[in-house]
Amino acid sequence: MGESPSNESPPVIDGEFARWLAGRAGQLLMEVRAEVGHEDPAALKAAGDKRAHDFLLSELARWRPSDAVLSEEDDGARGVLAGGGTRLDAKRVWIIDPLDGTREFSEAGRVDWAVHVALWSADCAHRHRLAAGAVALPGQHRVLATDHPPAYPPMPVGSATGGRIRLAASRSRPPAFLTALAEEVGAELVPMGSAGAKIAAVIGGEVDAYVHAGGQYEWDSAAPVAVATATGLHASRVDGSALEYNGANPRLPDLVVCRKDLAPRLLSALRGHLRVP
Ligand SMILES: Nc1ncnc2c1ncn2[C@@H]1O[C@H](COP(=O)(O)O)[C@@H](OP(=O)(O)O)[C@H]1O
Ligand SMILES: [Mg+2]
Repeated sequence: MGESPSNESPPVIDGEFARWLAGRAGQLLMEVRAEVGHEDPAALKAAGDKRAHDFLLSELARWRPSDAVLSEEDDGARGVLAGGGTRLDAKRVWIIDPLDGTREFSEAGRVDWAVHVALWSADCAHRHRLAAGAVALPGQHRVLATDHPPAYPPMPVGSATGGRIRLAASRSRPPAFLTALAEEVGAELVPMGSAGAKIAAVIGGEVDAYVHAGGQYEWDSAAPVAVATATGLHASRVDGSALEYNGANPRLPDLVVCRKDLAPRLLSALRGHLRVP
């Protein structure tokens, strides 16, 4: 089961197709978790990565054969196009992370892991050129996508948060400056796995911002950034510059995603922590 292509025809429109792909890959990951169990986390991570990657690659090859693919699980995945050239010459590139938050996926009971599917298009007017994106959160039974962007998050009720900013951060590799930054802006840190799950938490209003620095790749943020910006949220590099995708080097080491009203305050505080080159 699982790895053979499905018989169902997916939606034709890219945003709906992205939602379909991410949702189906997420279902497969739930099946893998049930089948393999949590006794051997390394085996579970490897099985999940492979099942979701194989599914996404085979469906993209089947339904979008002319498009290029950039995937976490295979940096060369359809990077060289059938007609010659590389993904850097392509007009359309799917940027996918079959399993973001791999570590959390392997831990029983955790729901902070995701499937990311984004479409970079040379014709997209937005600076990030992400024409479509979907983030499946199978453990939370939801898929967020640009075809029907979620509503902008509500302002937090001061009494519920004590007036403090809630700042989502990596559980294992938070930026070195984050504790100092949090103190400066009066924030509490909310450790969470997966870039997709953290950006989904900003979109849902469970946290106010996500700040990361020190290392990451385009596939870690492309799909959730596509959804966040479609929702109207702020997303940029930590120095305030634009996030750009489908670069020759897929490293994209830092970002901040937050409500628009918070961006000036966070970016101003971040400036004090960025090393001058
Ligand atoms: N310093 C770093 N260098 C490279 N990748 C990093 C990183 N910090 C976080 N990431 C990647 O960003 C994603 C979210 O990380 P985190 O859960 O720690 O916030 C993870 O993706 P994967 O789970 O797909 O590997 C992780 O590998
Ligand atoms: Mg990832």
